[in-house]
Amino acid sequence: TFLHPLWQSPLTIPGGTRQSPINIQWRDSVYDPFLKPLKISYDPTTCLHIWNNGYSFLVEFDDSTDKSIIVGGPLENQYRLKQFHFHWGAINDWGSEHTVDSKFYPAELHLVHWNAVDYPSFEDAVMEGNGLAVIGVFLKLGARHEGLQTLVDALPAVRHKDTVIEFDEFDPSCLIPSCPDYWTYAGSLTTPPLTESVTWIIKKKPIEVDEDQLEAFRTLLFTSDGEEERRMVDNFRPLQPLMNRTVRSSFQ
Ligand SMILES: NS(=O)(=O)c1ccc(C(=O)NCc2cccc(O)c2)cc1
Ligand SMILES: [Zn+2]
Repeated sequence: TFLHPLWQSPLTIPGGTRQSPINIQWRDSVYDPFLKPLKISYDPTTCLHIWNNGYSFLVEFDDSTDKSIIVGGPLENQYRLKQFHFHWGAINDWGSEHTVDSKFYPAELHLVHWNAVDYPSFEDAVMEGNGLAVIGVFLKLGARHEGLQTLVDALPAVRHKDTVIEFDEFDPSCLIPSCPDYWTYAGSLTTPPLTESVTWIIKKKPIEVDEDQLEAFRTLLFTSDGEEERRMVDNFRPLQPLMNRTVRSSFQ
């Protein structure tokens, strides 16, 4: 198996049948009229902190209550928001994890939720086929995104791996396009342990961010303070085989 320089661990799960990310071939996705609209209700006061974990920067939420949840869509019950993070490239030609008709976006946002109805903790849910639900939102180059700017302004404080700052009153629904259309498929985490526990919900419409905002992502480092600096870029996993899966769409 291929040892990815970033993860120093096998990038293939032996016997994996539902790995992520994948290319979404628009014409092969199947409209499912029984898919419900996704309902998103986040409480900005559950926002805790931003930290650089050496793979990405993530904004973590207090997931000890049902204050910030999603429900509906392809989901059997409600899922609690735990964190969101991004994946991006060294240049604007690539950076997203999923592709649409083999097109990369310069970045991709993941909002990570877990099934607190069926499982007692995130750590338990992450081992179960219906344990997690991740909303994927593509970022494309365009107008400056005012909601994202609050995050961008905090990035210099988490430049190095394992740095964290308090971050409060942020409502990540400002990062989700108002268009209700999405694709959904059964997949996995895209970083180790790559567990096959994710119901992916990929929004059809991207959000627009400007060049300076993408460049701000690229000023982050994979490395800790004092180590030789390595810029945090290209933190996306290679595309995985679709195998025996169908991507469903909520729209015709
Ligand atoms: N890129 S992704 O959205 O697929 C993704 C989401 C969450 C995680 C994650 O939470 N990793 C940490 C982790 C994984 C399993 C068990 C744990 O206790 C923690 C990794 C990747
Ligand atoms: Zn991710």
